[in-house]
Amino acid sequence: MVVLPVPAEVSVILLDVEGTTTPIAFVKDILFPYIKENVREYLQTHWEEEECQQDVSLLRKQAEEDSHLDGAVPIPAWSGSGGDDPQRTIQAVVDNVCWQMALDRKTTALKQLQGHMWRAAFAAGRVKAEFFEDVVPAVRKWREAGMKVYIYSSGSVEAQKLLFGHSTEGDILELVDGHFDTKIGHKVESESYRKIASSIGCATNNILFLTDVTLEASAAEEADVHVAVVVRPGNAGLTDDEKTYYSLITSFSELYLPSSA
Ligand SMILES: CSCCC(=O)C(=O)COP(=O)(O)O
Ligand SMILES: [Mg+2]
Repeated sequence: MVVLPVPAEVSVILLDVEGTTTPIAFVKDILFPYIKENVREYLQTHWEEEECQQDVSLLRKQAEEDSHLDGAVPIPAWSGSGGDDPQRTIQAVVDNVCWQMALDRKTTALKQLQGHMWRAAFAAGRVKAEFFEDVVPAVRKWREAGMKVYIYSSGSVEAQKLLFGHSTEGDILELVDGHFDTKIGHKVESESYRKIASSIGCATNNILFLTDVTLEASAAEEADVHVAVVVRPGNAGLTDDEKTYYSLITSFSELYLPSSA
């Protein structure tokens, strides 16, 4: 078996979700279709609620920033007054969400709405999150060895908590010391990793980041974070240069903690 020693200075393991802890297929075939199939009904049902209006405002702001992009869908303002028909705005939000999802965009606005929509599906037991079988045993072992374990995903913190709270392994939220999402910055920007270290209260070189995306690994490395690229069934392929350059693991069990020997 391949063994990747964890540097002695590492005390925090930072985990990506999609493609690292969780199959991409679960996200693409279960979570995302749920949004596309239910977004219109969700908006119709929750339109008058404060949370839904905040989500729409954030999407509208994002749409303004995206106006220069090919195919971007603007979201007209809605006065909220009785005479104003919300259906035109709802249609625009549906089109905007579908456009963003077709491009697999990771905007905070899209991810916030998705997190709110998944809440009902997880709470009703209609969806349970999938984790690769090596994930839970490895995380338990790391924590027993004194490591802290944090999550950093483009999925909102609320969505992350839904996944870890309602998984096929049961409620595994207690295995996580904390969560980060794009509110701290995008995963392809090195500054995000400096902010995460500062928020945890450690140096960047105390962190080992596990991700399937080399652009994220590169950004983390630029901030002096240790990285390993996770190769899982269904993940995007890596170039020969990437395979040579990065430390690769196919299972969390391949990480070796000298302190737990
Ligand atoms: C954790 S919420 C569901 C997944 C999701 O929406 C997403 O964008 C995952 O991105 P990641 O950064 O975990 O690869
Ligand atoms: Mg990922």
